[in-house]
Amino acid sequence: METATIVLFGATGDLAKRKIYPALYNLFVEQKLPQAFHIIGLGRRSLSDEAFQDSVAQSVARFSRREANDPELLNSFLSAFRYNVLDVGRKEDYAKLLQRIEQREQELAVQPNRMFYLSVAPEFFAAIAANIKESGLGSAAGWKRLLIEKPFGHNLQSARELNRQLSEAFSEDEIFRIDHYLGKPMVQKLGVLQQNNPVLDALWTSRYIANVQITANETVGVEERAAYYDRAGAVRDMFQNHMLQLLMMLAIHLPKNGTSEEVRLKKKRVMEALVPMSKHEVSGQVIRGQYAAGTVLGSSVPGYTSEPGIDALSVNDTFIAAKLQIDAPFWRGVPFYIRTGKRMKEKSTRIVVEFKAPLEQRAAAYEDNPAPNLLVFEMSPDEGITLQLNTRDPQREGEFKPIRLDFHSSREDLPEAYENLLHDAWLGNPTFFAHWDEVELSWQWVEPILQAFEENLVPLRLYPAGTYGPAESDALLAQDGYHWWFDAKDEPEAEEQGKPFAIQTNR
Ligand SMILES: NC(=O)C1=CN([C@@H]2O[C@H](COP(=O)(O)OP(=O)(O)OC[C@H]3O[C@@H](n4cnc5c(N)ncnc54)[C@H](OP(=O)(O)O)[C@@H]3O)[C@@H](O)[C@H]2O)C=CC1
Ligand SMILES: O=C1O[C@H](COP(=O)(O)O)[C@@H](O)[C@H](O)[C@H]1O
Repeated sequence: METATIVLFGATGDLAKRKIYPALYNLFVEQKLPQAFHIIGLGRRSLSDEAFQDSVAQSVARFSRREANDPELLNSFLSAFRYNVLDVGRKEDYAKLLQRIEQREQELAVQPNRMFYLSVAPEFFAAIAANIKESGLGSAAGWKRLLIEKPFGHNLQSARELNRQLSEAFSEDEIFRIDHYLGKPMVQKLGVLQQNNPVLDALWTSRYIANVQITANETVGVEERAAYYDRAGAVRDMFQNHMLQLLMMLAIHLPKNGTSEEVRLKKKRVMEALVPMSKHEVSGQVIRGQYAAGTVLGSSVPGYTSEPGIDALSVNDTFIAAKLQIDAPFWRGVPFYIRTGKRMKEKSTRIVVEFKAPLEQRAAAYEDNPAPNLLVFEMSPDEGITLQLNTRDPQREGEFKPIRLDFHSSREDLPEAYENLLHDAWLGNPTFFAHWDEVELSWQWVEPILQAFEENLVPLRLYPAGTYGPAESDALLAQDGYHWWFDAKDEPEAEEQGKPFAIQTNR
């Protein structure tokens, strides 16, 4: 593995503390970082290297999935950290940074490879990229890469402008756009599962699949991010990026051992085939919701417009559900239903693939119809795969009984998304980063929704916190004869009532 300097803008920020340092620590423990790994953290506030190392140690102690119980190992990890004051708009700070980096590269006798990680507010992205170029930070003899956090633009126009600005300093293959959903272990396994299981590969078509449901429900509300979230809404915060990425990852068909270029090309094709809507069609296919006061996990919580920092008259969306169609041979006629919301009943990120019922005729010999076969990919909070099949119910003559084949992994054994992403970026593997084509096509597809919301062409449906969102989201599927599926573990009352499936309708 090649050595490189990580130059971390926003080293004192929330993301660095909660995600980046714990991820680096776990990679270090697993010896997935180069021997002479080193990092220079940047921010406006003045900090000594020692104080910076202390704060990194605290963040590891607080947020790492692995306990830092070996002091020698921890100290060896911390010794890689240095801190420099830098204000993104002050050019002389970049010149000083260049000196510091070159000095470290000489001390450690390492190659001048540099990975610039922008973990700062998005309004700084373009200026930093330009200053990296102008100061010569990015023109060393080694490689340079830019890791960039979301949000990538606020709409299609601003995303294009940002990309144009970044492209003046970095080429597309040097830009690694982070979408942390692409780092989730189960998301990374979707392609592997399909390619290495002929049984899945053969079924991955509209001939057998009735519909696909992609859900990312959260129990948290707006938290301390009112200023950002009230401008973004669920559509920008989750839908345009994470949810469409999940759709692409599920819908691609890949040859075995497909390269990252093939993965990205196939994802692009999925986005190109996504049937567009006009802003006037949005209300027929998209549900826009906002949480009202309610009870989440046993605690009363305020409605969105009573949250600190949120305008009492805000019509921002905290929930969105949509029906999408892919106009391509494998998927023509298969609806993809997507929903994501805050202050929902439970935290769960899952994809349910519902199969058609080709056995109907044979089942007619029995008194009831078998439940559809379901393939469920769980991404969060636990990771797992469930296949629901039907068998005869030995207790009830002539009836079917669904059984489940389950595989679940313990969360502690799984890498965090940021571990996977940082490791891939280090190896220069772009497979699980968003290519500009995907980002641009996603914004393009979402643009009519943004317009329809802005012009209030779609009614805002209030839903009580602690539920599955507005009833209209159920109606979206009901009109096609389907319903959302959920896991009975989230609905203990369903199990008490002796309902036989692990996966059932939620209403
Ligand atoms: N936090 C999260 O969970 C997530 C965050 N993100 C994205 O990650 C990025 C960082 O977010 P987050 O860590 O929450 O933000 P924070 O506000 O917590 O941190 C911002 C960082 O930027 C630094 N900073 C602010 N102004 C300047 C400046 N003028 N010059 C140099 N440094 C500056 C701050 O350091 P100092 O004050 O010392 O200057 C601080 O280190 C954002 O783009 C966000 O959208 C994405 C997904 C999740
Ligand atoms: O990017 C974001 O994701 C989180 C949800 O991520 P998860 O990994 O916990 O599912 C969301 O809370 C946040 O609003 C959004 O910006």
